[in-house]
Amino acid sequence: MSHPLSRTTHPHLPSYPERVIQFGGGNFMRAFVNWQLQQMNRQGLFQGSAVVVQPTERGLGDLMTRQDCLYTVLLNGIFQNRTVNSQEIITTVSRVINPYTHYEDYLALAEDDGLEFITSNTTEAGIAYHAGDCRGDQPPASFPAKLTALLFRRFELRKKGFVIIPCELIDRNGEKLHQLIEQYAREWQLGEAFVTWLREENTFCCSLVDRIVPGYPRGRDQELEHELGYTDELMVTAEPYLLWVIEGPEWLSERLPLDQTGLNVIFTDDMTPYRERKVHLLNGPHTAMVPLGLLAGLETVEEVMQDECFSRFVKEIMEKELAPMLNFPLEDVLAYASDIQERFRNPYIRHELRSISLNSISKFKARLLPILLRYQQEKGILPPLICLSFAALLLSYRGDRIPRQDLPEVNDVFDEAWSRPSSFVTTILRKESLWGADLTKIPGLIQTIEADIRQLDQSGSRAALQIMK
Ligand SMILES: NC(=O)c1ccc[n+]([C@@H]2O[C@H](COP(=O)([O-])OP(=O)(O)OC[C@H]3O[C@@H](n4cnc5c(N)ncnc54)[C@H](O)[C@@H]3O)[C@@H](O)[C@H]2O)c1
Ligand SMILES: O=P(O)(O)OC[C@@H](O)[C@@H](O)[C@H](O)[C@H](O)CO
Repeated sequence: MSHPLSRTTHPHLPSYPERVIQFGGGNFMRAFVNWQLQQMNRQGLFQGSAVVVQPTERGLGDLMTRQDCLYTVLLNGIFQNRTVNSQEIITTVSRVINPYTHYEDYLALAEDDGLEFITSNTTEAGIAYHAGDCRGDQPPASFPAKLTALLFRRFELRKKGFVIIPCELIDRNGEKLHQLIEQYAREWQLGEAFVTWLREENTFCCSLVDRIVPGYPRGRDQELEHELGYTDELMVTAEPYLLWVIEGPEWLSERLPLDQTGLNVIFTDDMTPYRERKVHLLNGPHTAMVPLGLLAGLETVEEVMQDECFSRFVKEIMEKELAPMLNFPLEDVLAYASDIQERFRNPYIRHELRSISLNSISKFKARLLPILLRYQQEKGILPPLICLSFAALLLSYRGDRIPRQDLPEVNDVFDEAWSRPSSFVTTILRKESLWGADLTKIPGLIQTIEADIRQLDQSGSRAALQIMK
């Protein structure tokens, strides 16, 4: 029988001093930030580790601690024309602090001069204001409020600030986090000197991350355990590709030499174009394929890409509707689209459509709706494939064919609208709370979506795609 991975089973693995505070130890962070720290350490360019702060009451803290914060990253895919199937034990998490049970340990991080960087991935829901958070809470509920408490302790100790690089997939993440911290600072009456210290002594960077991380290798774990010779409940699979665009000052690449390590990390003074390109051309097709694929009984991105009818849909939505609307030379953006399709075809990882479907309404709003609007304005007609995926999404939120995974308030709006099927499309398109605008004002949208829903409902998504050929 194999033993759980730990420093007892692997006594010769290196340890490094703590240089990073990391909020969140989810799959993505473990396969992205911690993996990259390890690559810098291996080249002798960083020599640091991250202390993980558990952002929510329930988390992986106990599990991580049981494994002495060691875990395996499995990279699987084709990268630069080579097949990659690598396994690496990651040693760049030093410990996990649960602020719900060890709040003083958490605040004590402020005392350590060796800690210079703060990173986070608390999902898109994490960088948000939480009304009930108070100065004396141990800890406050939200991530920004927790961080405010830590930064205030650091300020009171008259120590230098941090470089703060959030990874959440929200636009201008570093700025939003900074704004929320200032909001708490004012609400909690922490004083103007603290607000000035936040601005002058800390560097809030916006960043954009890209790596497909399906997570635990479900279905392959027994085989891997046999191969690795240990059990590891924290192993995580990821594609070999990665991109991290960090908008920050020029000196940052000296202090955090990710790019010098040969990693695809870009330090820039304007990340906007990179973000637009990725959100619309990678996350957009993900969100577009989900309801159509699920309605046809497909389960993974790879199955979509292996299916001739569905992969043609992905190619065409990218090349005909999304790419031409982006502010990039078309040739470059088409080359990027082709690389993404190759990543989607990765035969070694199982990326579940269900996992991408989580909170699909807000994802459609961020990833596809802006392009639908741009297309309609520029061409005077609606993009047929984006509309078909929109119709499939709305149909899937009837909840009878595939389970919905969204916020209760979003599901309630759909239940109410679907209770009167004949007016459903008009009712739902009018909901500014969902789309940020009244979509019934877009010429032809009601009729197009009604017709698409009818078609999808009667004949299914495969037939609807075949008709569009
Ligand atoms: N998995 C991917 O392929 C991938 C790729 C790029 C970006 N991302 C982004 O990373 C995020 C996390 O993905 P993951 O695969 O690591 O998921 P995960 O479930 O493994 O980890 C989620 C992490 O977020 C924390 N969290 C959840 N809700 C929170 C809240 N309300 N406040 C504070 N913290 C909260 C959890 O404690 C956990 O640490 C996703 O939202 C996604 O947008 C994922
Ligand atoms: O992670 P989500 O749930 O916000 O979105 C699902 C995917 O589109 C996303 O995880 C991509 O795989 C990722 O953004 C690639 O970098």
